[in-house]
Amino acid sequence: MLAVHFGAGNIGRGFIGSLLHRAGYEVAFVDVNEDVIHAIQTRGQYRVIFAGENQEEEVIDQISAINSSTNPEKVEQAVAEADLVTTAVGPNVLPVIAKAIASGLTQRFQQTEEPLNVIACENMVGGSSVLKDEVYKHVTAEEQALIAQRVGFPDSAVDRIVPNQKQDDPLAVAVEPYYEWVVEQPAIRGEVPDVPGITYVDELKPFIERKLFTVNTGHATIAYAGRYYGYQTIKEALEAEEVYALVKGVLDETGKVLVTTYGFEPKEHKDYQAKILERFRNPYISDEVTRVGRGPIRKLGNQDRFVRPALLYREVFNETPNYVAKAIAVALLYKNAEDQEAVDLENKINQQGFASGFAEIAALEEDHPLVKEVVKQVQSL
Ligand SMILES: NC(=O)C1=CN([C@@H]2O[C@H](COP(=O)(O)OP(=O)(O)OC[C@H]3O[C@@H](n4cnc5c(N)ncnc54)[C@H](O)[C@@H]3O)[C@@H](O)[C@H]2O)C=CC1
Ligand SMILES: O=P(O)(O)OC[C@H]1O[C@](O)(CO)[C@@H](O)[C@@H]1O
Repeated sequence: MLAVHFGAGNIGRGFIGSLLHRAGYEVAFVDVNEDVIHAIQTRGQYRVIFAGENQEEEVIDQISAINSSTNPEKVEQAVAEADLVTTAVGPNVLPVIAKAIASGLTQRFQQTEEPLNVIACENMVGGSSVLKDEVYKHVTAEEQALIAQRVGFPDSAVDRIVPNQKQDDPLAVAVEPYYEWVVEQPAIRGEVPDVPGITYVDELKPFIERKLFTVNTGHATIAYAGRYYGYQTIKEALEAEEVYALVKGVLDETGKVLVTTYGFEPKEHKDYQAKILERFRNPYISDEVTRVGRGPIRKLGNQDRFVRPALLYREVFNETPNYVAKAIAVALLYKNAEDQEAVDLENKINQQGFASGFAEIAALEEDHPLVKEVVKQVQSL
């Protein structure tokens, strides 16, 4: 069985590739990073190191790699022959890989009537649905009808902390042992892929919002507050009282809206939150605040980990979550010359001021109560 995975990065190698390998798939990685591609092509395997007490390892083999920049035809052929396609390239890259997937499907429809599932494994709501919309832009109406029949784009939520790697070996990847991969079953076409470790659910929304508003919102809050108060890693930031107080307040607010909206059992949700804070404290993982805080404009977007839960909170309780607003305030002060979005954010705030800059990024009116509360929080920092 062939799985084609777009994005041979931290999650691609450290999580998705590992689970697909265990399920018996040969994994063809598609990437644009020639060093990684060359290493996979020449070595044909890599190690996953589980960052826990025993530092257990797993060897992933039966792999290949294709450079989608220099070898697009090979990518198309791989998609045409694939039994499963997955992605972990970053939400902003989905429109780019959509072209390659569309060409591959066009070729596939000439060769076979076999159904196929395409699962985007990105930190966003509705990643596969967004990818499907992008693919539709590159195919004919007739091919859109064939896709609707034969190709599933089930949305998914992926959770495993895979920090930036400090290994000498460019392919070895250290990961936390914990993982969760939830996939929405009704959108599957043909047989449900038998991948141990995937949890299939009828309705993904509660799970992706629980993950996004707890793991990602919490993680990003620690990253931005950590940066603001001058810490390098998530672990040391979380040990600082002012950071812990903020992330605790944020998780209380997002927890309240998740429990009320989706009916999660309060005690169980408290345990879920506690487990995540323990995961962030993993002594065997060193995770920079600049990785977790990367892409601040994306993360301050209307449907991402801060604004989406804040708007849902306002809808449910008719008041603004002040801790989330404070987390947004420290995010607006985020600086990192090596992160283009951080540079763009800083320039936008300098040119337009906090109210106008944040309102534009979050797609809100400048007089929106959340914008007003965020500006108030910035002024009190
Ligand atoms: N690292 C983590 O702990 C987690 C990451 N995620 C999500 O997984 C996705 C990937 O994140 P990471 O693996 O951390 O990032 P990463 O930067 O390590 O990997 C992304 C990979 O995509 C490749 N890529 C970029 N443009 C491409 C293109 N046009 N075609 C093919 N490949 C391309 C890059 O070369 C890189 O190897 C993101 O959506 C992220 O939010 C989700 C959960 C946890
Ligand atoms: O991958 P993103 O969306 O940039 O978010 C950064 C981090 O968020 C997490 O998924 C959990 O918060 C990390 O493991 C991930 O790398």
